[in-house]
Amino acid sequence: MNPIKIIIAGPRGRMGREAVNLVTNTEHFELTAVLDHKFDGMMLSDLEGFQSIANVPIYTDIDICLQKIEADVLIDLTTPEAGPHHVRTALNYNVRPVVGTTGFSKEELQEFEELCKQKELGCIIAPNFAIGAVLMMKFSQLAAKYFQDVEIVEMHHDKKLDAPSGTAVKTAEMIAAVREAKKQGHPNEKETIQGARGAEYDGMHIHSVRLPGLIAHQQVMFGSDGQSLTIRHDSFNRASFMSGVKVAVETVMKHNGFVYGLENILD
Ligand SMILES: NC(=O)C1=CN([C@@H]2O[C@H](COP(=O)(O)OP(=O)(O)OC[C@H]3O[C@@H](n4cnc5c(N)ncnc54)[C@H](OP(=O)(O)O)[C@@H]3O)[C@@H](O)[C@H]2O)C=CC1
Ligand SMILES: O=C(O)C1=N[C@H](C(=O)O)C[C@H](O)C1
Repeated sequence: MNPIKIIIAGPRGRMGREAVNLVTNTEHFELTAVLDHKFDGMMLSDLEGFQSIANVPIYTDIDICLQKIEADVLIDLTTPEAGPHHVRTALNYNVRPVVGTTGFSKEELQEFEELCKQKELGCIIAPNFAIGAVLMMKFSQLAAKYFQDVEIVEMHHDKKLDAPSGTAVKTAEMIAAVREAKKQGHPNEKETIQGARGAEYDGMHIHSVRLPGLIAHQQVMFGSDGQSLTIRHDSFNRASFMSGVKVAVETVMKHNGFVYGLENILD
């Protein structure tokens, strides 16, 4: 079997470094290049921390990279600004995106779904690759059938660019799909400091905590008369996301069409 040829966008990042390790340590994966916004024309092995790991070229221009380098899959772990351009361009070059980057708009997700249909290609966008986080979202969706009142509290490191987290948005979407619509809190409640009640999604509230020392954590709190239920997931390191990235790369090669959320490809 030929290895799956992979380009990683964002290789120097916290997630990108883990992904480089994953790809270079997986027998049926082959890293063929990386995409960065710095260090054009250098080799990844020229950079600190990669000397003994990966001797592949660095490109800063995705078009040039995809014209020159053979690839089946692009793993994107960059930023909400760079990610959508990478996905769009990869699909146009018939390369299948596996995306962990969060902060994409609804319109961008719709655009990629349409492009996948046109190109008959696979693309997997997963706001969270940790299996425990996927279960937390699914358990929350189940609980929301029985508890209408819910508050989502996501907690992340203070280098995170987007708020709320992609996981919190996906959780709210999954809950909204089954929950009887309800605007929560007192009908006359008033914020005396703006933002006190967090962000609102379909009547639910999402609270974003940013602190040094945290990695990625979320609790979904349900309440009803005389009882509460809290469903919580913690990622204590970024290796926790890598088994999900591996499954997504393997699946995107067999699956044509757009997938948003790892729960849609797990048995
Ligand atoms: N789906 C999941 O399970 C998970 C998703 N994430 C998401 O993944 C993304 C990355 O997170 P994280 O690794 O923590 O972030 P980092 O900031 O550590 O990494 C992002 C990397 O992308 C680089 N970068 C910025 N712009 C470009 C560009 N145009 N082309 C190529 N590379 C670029 C940055 O370079 P520089 O630093 O020089 O700017 C940096 O090295 C975020 O959106 C985050 O929310 C994170 C964890 C899990
Ligand atoms: O930026 C992060 O770190 C994470 N981002 C993802 C998100 O926005 O949900 C996944 C995980 O929570 C870590």
